[in-house]
Amino acid sequence: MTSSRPCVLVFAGLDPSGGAGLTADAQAVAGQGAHALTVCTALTVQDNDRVHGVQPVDAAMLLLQAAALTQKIAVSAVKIGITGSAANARAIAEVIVRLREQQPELPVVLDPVLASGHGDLLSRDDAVQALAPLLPLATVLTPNGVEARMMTDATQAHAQAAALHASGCQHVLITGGHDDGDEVVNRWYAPAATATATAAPASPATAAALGTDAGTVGRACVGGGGAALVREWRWARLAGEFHGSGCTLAAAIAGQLALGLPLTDALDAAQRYTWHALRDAYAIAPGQRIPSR
Ligand SMILES: Nc1ncnc2c1ncn2[C@@H]1O[C@H](COP(=O)(O)OP(=O)(O)O)[C@@H](O)[C@H]1O
Ligand SMILES: Cc1ncc(COP(=O)(O)O)c(N)n1
Repeated sequence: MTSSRPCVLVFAGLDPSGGAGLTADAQAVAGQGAHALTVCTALTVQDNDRVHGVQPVDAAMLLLQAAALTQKIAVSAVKIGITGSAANARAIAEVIVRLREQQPELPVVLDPVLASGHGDLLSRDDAVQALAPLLPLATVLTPNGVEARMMTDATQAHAQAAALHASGCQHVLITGGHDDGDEVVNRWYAPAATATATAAPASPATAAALGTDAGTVGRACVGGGGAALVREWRWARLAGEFHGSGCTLAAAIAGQLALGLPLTDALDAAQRYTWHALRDAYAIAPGQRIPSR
């Protein structure tokens, strides 16, 4: 019998260094046992450290790429990296809305890349404003601490998550790769209404609905202001700098969701996969290393 794999529709840019963007996403999705359908949103000029230029693909071309794939191939999850332009972000939103007419539960993982690790621009338009049509469609948003601050103007993770939920995204994983300390802390927030239910004495039914175990539900910490911390992970901080860590994490989450895993398991497995990829990262030149995916 022919074997098959669930597909992740990836919208991302080409990073010719192979560390981030489409290449990273295809490797990370494959690493979960799923298959990446790679729609190119932008061509970039970059090495393993710096971005020297960005050329967004025309929105019409993006739509043609997506249409050719989705007319023939079933999509089990969507992953969005850089869009390259506000017009491309709107086009991606259009594709997702159309897919959700048939698949209302289609998971969408949005990595709100505002700039490279060194702060180089990766969008033709204002990257924060360009994200607006995509936020209400995101099942999981994976900002790092810097991105969460730029998107909300809030300084505390809890307030950032509340503001991001108010923009319409469901789950927020604020990642701590850019913070200080011996550990990288990643925090998963859900809208308060959802998490209030989950923080009630851990009934098996509630736990099952969230796709989490009763222990996690029991530890959920409810906060005010529209966001609640569902769970936090602490990872030993690895030395050095990496090119494509955020892409690896978001694509791995999408791959896990495409396999049908509950969100808590998907977040857990994707972070473990990313940590190992960074631990085994390799050099191609001085500077940021490439995750071993
Ligand atoms: N130095 C590190 N040590 C261990 N894990 C890391 C390190 N840097 C990044 N990671 C992992 O990769 C994830 C994404 O990286 P991060 O730097 O937060 O995002 P981005 O690449 O989007 O800036 C982190 O949440 C963490 O799980
Ligand atoms: C095409 C492209 N997409 C994304 C990133 C950011 O990568 P990361 O934040 O994972 O290091 C990048 N440098 N290039």
